[in-house]
This record gives sequence, C-alpha cells and structure tokens, in this order.
Amino acid sequence: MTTISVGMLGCGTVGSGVLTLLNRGDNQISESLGVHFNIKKIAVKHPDKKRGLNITKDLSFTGEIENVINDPSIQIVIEVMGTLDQAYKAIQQAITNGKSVITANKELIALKGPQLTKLAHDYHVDLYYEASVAGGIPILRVLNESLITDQITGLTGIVNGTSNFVLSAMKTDHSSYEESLKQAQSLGYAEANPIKDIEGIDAAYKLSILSQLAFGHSINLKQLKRKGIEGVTSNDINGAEVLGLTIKPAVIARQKDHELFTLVGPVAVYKQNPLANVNGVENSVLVTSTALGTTSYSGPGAGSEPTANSVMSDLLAVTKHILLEQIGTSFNKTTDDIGESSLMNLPLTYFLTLNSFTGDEAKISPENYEFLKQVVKVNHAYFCVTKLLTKEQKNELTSALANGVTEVHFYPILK
Ligand SMILES: NC(=O)C1=CN([C@@H]2O[C@H](COP(=O)(O)OP(=O)(O)OC[C@H]3O[C@@H](n4cnc5c(N)ncnc54)[C@H](OP(=O)(O)O)[C@@H]3O)[C@@H](O)[C@H]2O)C=CC1
Ligand SMILES: N[C@@H](CC=O)C(=O)O
Repeated sequence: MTTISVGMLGCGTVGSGVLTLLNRGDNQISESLGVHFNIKKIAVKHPDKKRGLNITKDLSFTGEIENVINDPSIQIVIEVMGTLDQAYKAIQQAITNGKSVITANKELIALKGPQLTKLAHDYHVDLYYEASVAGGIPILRVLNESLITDQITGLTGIVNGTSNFVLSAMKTDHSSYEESLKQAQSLGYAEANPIKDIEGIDAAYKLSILSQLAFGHSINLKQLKRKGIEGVTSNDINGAEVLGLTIKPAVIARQKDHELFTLVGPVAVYKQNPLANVNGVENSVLVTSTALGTTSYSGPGAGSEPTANSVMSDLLAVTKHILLEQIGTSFNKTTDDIGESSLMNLPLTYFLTLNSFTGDEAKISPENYEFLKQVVKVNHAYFCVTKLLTKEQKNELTSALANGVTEVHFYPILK
C-alpha cells in the first residue's frame, strides 16, 4: 500500500465534503489503486472552531497556511478556501515546493490560470481544477480529453447554481428574491460574498475558464459586458411564462471566424430549449462542436458533495500520475489571438417587459411598433417578443418606447 500525504487549505462547504468522500471511499481507493491518503494538515481561518465533521480519523488543523505548503512530506495540496491573493501566493509556493495542486477556486483560475499552469509545467507538477466550473459536472475533463480533437464552435450554459436556484424558486415557489438567496446561502451554494453570484461575476469567471479550454482563449474579464440576476423581477418571470418562456442565468461563447461572441446574463428560453428544464442548483453546459454537433452535460452545479466529487476525481488523476511517474500535467491549451465581442452585437430576438406608463399605454402593439412581433397585456404590464433585431434596431426600439414607458427590461431569447 502506498501512502500519499495530502494537505488542505480550507475546510468549509467543499473541504468538509472532500473529507466525507475520502472517508467514504477509503476502502475502494485502497483496493483499486493500492493507495491510502493521509490528510496530514488542514489550514483554516479559525483552527479552534467546532466543525461537526462526521469522521473518525484525527485531523490536524492549523491557522497557518505555511504549515501545509512548506511541509516536505505533503505531496498534494487541495485548495478549497477561496480568496484571490492569498490563494495565488499559497499555490505558487506549493508548486515551487514541488507539490501538485488541486483547486476549486474559479476566481483564481480565471484570473491567474495561465500563469499557474506555466509554473506547474516548469516545476513538473500537476495542476487540476475540475471543481472550479459547474460543481459536480466533469465538464473540464470532457473539453480537455473527450473533445480534445474536435473543433468547438460554441458553448451555452447555466454555470452559477445560486442564480439558477434563486430564479427557479422565484418562479416555482413564488419565493422572494431575498428569501431564495438566503436559502441558497444556507445550503452552501453561494460564494462567501454572494454578490459574485448574483452580479454574474462567478459566471464570468467560469465562462473564462471554459473558454481557455474550448477555444484556447482567456476572456478579458475587464472588458466583458455582464449582467446579473439582481434586476430580474417576479413580474418578468411571470410575464415570460405567459409567452411560454423561462428566464435563465446564462453564459454563452460562440466562435465565428476569429471572433468570440460572449454573453453573461439572464436570457429567456422557450420550453423546447434544454436549459428551460435545468432548475434549482442544477447546471448545464451545451457544447457545439464539429464532429459531435451539440452535446449537453448537466448535474449539480454547487454544494458540498457534488463539488467535492470533482475534487476527488482530480485527486485520483494526480495520484495515478504519481504512481506512474507521469506527474506534470494540467488542464490547458495554448492561447491564440481571438478577438472578443458581445453577443448583443449580433441580431437577436428579445423578450421585453414594459411597466410604469407615463404616456398612452394603449399604443403598445405590433401595429404601432414595427419591431414588436407579439404583445400580451396582463393588468398594467405588457410582455412582448420582438422580431429579429440588429443592435441598432434594438436601440431604436428602446428610444421609441422611452417616450411612454419608464421601465423596460430586455432579455435576449435563446431558441
Ligand atoms: N460552495 C460551493 O458549492 C462551491 C465552491 N467552490 C469554490 O470552493 C472554494 C471554497 O468554497 P466553500 O467551501 O464554499 O467556502 P467556505 O466559506 O464554506 O469555506 C472556506 C474555508 O476556507 C477557510 N479559509 C478562508 N480564508 C482562509 C485563510 N485566509 N486562511 C486559511 N483558511 C481560510 C475557512 O476557514 P474557517 O472554516 O476556519 O472559517 C473555511 O474552512 C471557493 O473558491 C469557492 O468559490 C467551487 C465550486 C462550488
Ligand atoms: N457559488 C457558486 C458555487 C459553485 O461554483 C454557484 O452558485 O455556482
């Protein structure tokens, strides 16, 4: 039996899930791989906190990250604490100390992934981050292994469990936005700062990581236009339903020639779109590629054990490399020169909700507004579907409506 010493940074929602799965899978791992994992040290912020872990083994907690990353007996470091600068420094140090690293930290990988990949390559250690996108769905392995020889032309997905949970609860249970978000937080789905979930920041990080693997291109997050779900109202959700649509928090990247068209924000989807039925904390990624056409990958996008399962699959991948002396691989592709543009620059159809009338609301009809295709009135709100509009036509419609309506919400419609 080979013993591999592992150090962990963090023992919250994901970290405790990793310990549970390690404990549960101990015998199976020993039997199939002949390996026993020794969790040597766990660095946390509050080492004396009572954790209620359902684990028989003695665990050694420390308040010092250095005690983990500088321990010469530790071969693999699992980073599940979050943060950007601290995690970056810790992982750099762990790698230069010759340790392979597994992380669930999407912010870090989206912003510093290429640098860490290069460092891991230079130091001949592994760097894996399956848990950083779509929680329990093994989407990075699919992109990096199963589709490695295919040409990916587009990605469309729901990759933030918290946002999807909130919009689903507002639609199905008629819960308020605030209640649903609190529930997502108590279930361990939300980020330490939930603004990252609801403002689309977390989804943008994940789109950037997906894009690194699918297109070899790191999205410029400073220039990326993104929207969150904070502006989505119950009125919008109910109005969409009247027209057979559902509002979903989406990410999109479509490659056309040398341009990547991106979107991060709420969209409206018809019932036949597979994303319409992805509810609660579920995530889904639809990948369009030349050989396969469109394939879909769905599952729990956040939460303790689903995310820990992705960490475990990375842990076993690194372990196999250690056993076979093949250490020194990562999820990565070389970056090339692709331009970026907003998907909103392409012609799209939109779902709109109109409220708070200051003019003659009876005028809202396809007869009076040439760009509107369908209009339904419910009490004092109007719900509309537009024709296919260029960006200029959309702006024209917005200005025309500005005369009589003080609140207009636009959602791109995905077929
Ligand atoms: N929750 C989820 O569903 C998912 C989370 N992720 C990512 O996984 C990572 C962890 O998330 P999650 O488990 O939810 O977070 P939690 O807030 O539940 O846990 C964070 C853990 O890290 C420890 N920690 C925080 N800061 C420090 C520090 N400066 N030094 C040492 N330890 C520290 C905390 O210590 P203490 O316990 O003492 O406070 C805690 O144990 C994040 O990067 C997150 O984005 C990825 C996919 C899904
Ligand atoms: N906060 C994230 C956690 C997983 O990445 C989410 O809600 O998706």
